[in-house]
Amino acid sequence: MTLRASSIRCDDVTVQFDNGIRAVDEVHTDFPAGKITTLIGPSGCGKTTLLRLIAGLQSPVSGTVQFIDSTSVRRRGDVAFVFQQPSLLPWRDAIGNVLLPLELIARDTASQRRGKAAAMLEMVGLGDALHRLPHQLSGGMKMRVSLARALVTEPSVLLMDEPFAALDDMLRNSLGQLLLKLWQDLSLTVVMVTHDIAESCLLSHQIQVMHSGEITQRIDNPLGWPRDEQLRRTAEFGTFYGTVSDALRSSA
Ligand SMILES: Nc1ncnc2c1ncn2[C@@H]1O[C@H](COP(=O)(O)OP(=O)(O)OP(=O)(O)O)[C@@H](O)[C@H]1O
Repeated sequence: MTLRASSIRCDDVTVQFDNGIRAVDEVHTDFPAGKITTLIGPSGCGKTTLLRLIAGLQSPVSGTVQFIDSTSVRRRGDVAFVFQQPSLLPWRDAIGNVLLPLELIARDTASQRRGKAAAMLEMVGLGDALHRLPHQLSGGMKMRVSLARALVTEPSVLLMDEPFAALDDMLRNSLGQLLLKLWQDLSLTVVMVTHDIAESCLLSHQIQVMHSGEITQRIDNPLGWPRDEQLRRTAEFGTFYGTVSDALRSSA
């Protein structure tokens, strides 16, 4: 499967709710094509609203969000969203849940859809669990199904809102590694909200710090690759962790 990466440009974009709260305040930034950008900042600073805006789930009162890629024609399913809760349909098995977005966009034949869904479940390590119902899956497996469902439409952009926050440390680490593999194999542009500084350092190319509706800092990640668990134990990782912590504190 070859997917196209897109960069995302936000030009002075503002979201103001009916209650007067400006959750996103004249944000001018971009998220580079084919890279992983993490978005961090204190609770209520507007991270989810910015992600929803990029996904087209929230309208701005001013400004624009643009996707810049090799094709100007955007298709349904080009932007995928993964939430903290996997939200699987309980009466559908794993492959039934992954088939859902393909059925909605009705692009392929039934057997092509099944082939794509099975291949995607294989890719997330669930090739032998296609017919398990959600209640027969662990929390980590449900998140893997959720990732497969998000990616089965071959999006160029993957948006993630604290996807691993509800999972324990070990699962979180293994899903982080899975995200890196998917990003690489599918050449995705990823924007991920997280509260976890270590996760942000380990998984990103760039970290954007948000405060009171604004992007206050953009920090390029100097850490090398591969981004495995060994890296967490290095002095470089500790130093970068400190830089990001300081940036968060100074933005407050
Ligand atoms: N639909 C809405 N109507 C009114 N206010 C809203 C709405 N959605 C969010 N807000 C407010 O907008 C601000 C930003 O919320 P948002 O959920 O984007 O923050 P966040 O940084 O993602 O927070 P958290 O880290 O706690 O998830 C908050 O003050 C929130 O109360």
